[in-house]
Amino acid sequence: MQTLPTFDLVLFGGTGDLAMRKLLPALYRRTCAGQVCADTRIIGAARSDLSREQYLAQVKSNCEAHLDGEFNERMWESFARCVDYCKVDAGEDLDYAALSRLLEGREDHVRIFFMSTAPNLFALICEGLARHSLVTSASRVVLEKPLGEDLVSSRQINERVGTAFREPQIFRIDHYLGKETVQNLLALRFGNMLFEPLWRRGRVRHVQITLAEDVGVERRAQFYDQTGALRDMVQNHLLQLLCIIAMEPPATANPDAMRDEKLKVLHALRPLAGNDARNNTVRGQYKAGAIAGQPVIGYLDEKDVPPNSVTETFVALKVEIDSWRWAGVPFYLRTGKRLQEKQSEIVVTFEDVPHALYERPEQLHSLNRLVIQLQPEEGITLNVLAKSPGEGMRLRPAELSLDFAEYFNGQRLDGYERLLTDIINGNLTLFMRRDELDAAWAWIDPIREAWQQYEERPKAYIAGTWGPAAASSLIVRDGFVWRNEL
Ligand SMILES: NC(=O)C1=CN([C@@H]2O[C@H](COP(=O)(O)OP(=O)(O)OC[C@H]3O[C@@H](n4cnc5c(N)ncnc54)[C@H](OP(=O)(O)O)[C@@H]3O)[C@@H](O)[C@H]2O)C=CC1
Ligand SMILES: O=C1O[C@H](COP(=O)(O)O)[C@@H](O)[C@H](O)[C@H]1O
Repeated sequence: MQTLPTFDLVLFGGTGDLAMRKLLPALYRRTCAGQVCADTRIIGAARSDLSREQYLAQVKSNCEAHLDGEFNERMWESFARCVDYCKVDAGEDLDYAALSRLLEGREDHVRIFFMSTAPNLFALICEGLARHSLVTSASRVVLEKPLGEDLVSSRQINERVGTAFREPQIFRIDHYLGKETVQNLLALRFGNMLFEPLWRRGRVRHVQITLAEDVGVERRAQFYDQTGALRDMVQNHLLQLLCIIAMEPPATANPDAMRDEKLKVLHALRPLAGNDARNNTVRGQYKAGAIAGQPVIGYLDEKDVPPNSVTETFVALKVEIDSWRWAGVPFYLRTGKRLQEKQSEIVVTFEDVPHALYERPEQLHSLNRLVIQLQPEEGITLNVLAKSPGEGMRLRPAELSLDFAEYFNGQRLDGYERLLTDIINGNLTLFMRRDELDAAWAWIDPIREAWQQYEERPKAYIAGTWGPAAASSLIVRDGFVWRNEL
């Protein structure tokens, strides 16, 4: 792996959950892989008044906790040499002056401002950086998701960030696009001829995308209760995966060629407003139950959740894409917390043969399926029918499987590691452009408006199940089932 150019990364929200659990461990791992130069600087920035030593102690204990046995003292020493801390309250001008002193003389290096704070601080911080002339031509800003809470607030943030940074300097991150299997989906579709003729209406019967989590809201209830699953997972991760499945082949691998094609998918999504939203979406909220045999509390009993919250912890949607390629092919999306297991996958079910020549298993559903597993296992499985050994032509289901970990052994990058290296190298391909974000919010907002209009409570589901029964009905009424219910 190539050494990265020397960079200065200012991590706003450097004491927060995301920084401690994902971003700093990701940077530690890239240091272990020899990609980070010794004169690189990683500066945690937050409101807390901490010394460098106090900050390092926090980072160290989090790296130890989140690196599953990969942590070692020798590598920690070299990583720690790059890490510093600066107290910056977003609204405090004097604090930017202190940051400015830390960055002085390093204007030629790649400079990254990573916004890992609540989105309502993104613009304020960018304006503070610009006022203190901290934005150099080699600077980039990274904006975490969800960017805003609706189209209006997202536009406002983008406008204000745009006064400090030009669009090619803005990296809107979606860590799902950094996942190896998601990129393998691009390789599968655009690096092989095999699937392209089948990747369309008339050949594909329906598509399912599931992002299931077994965890609850953890320590993020305040954020989550204001946000809900639709804005936390659907507006970004699920729609981005949908775009990658449904987009036309871009003419080049250039970031804008890819982003143009994703944008066309977002524009072709059939709007879900009013009654259409009511009929084609299901909201759920988990009740007490058990995960892997351990009892867990319900959402309304979680710390910091208001007693009568109507925030959804589960969403299922039926989505249609009004395009030449996909007209009439339903896409079923679902995501939820406290589901039976952590399981993210995309299932493309193909049409059945028009005429069955051979004896086949009794099955209502087509058996030709491509299953793309994103996590916890990463792999691709093609379900086909094969001849059962012995006399006669009896068919039975068989699998052609590719397990990425087994086939490509060697160290793998997690989503944030991959995306951080892309940011440092200035590669925008896997990041969302502003118009994509606008289009995603423009499609999401009417769904929320419809939910508010109907004032129905989310459907209850028991923690440890696959969500409310209505999510099964959403797909069963079209003659299909979720893969876990097959
Ligand atoms: N956590 C996760 O798994 C994920 C989070 N995200 C996104 O990442 C972002 C950060 O999330 P998360 O880490 O969970 O949030 P946290 O609440 O854990 O952290 C927020 C951070 O912001 C800092 N902060 C708060 N107020 C100010 C201020 N006025 N000025 C400067 N810094 C401030 C806090 O510092 P201090 O404590 O010192 O005040 C803290 O470091 C959010 O946009 C979230 O949506 C996205 C995907 C997953
Ligand atoms: O963005 C988010 O993603 C995580 C799930 O990410 P994963 O990589 O563990 O699948 C989710 O828990 C969180 O609520 C959301 O903000």
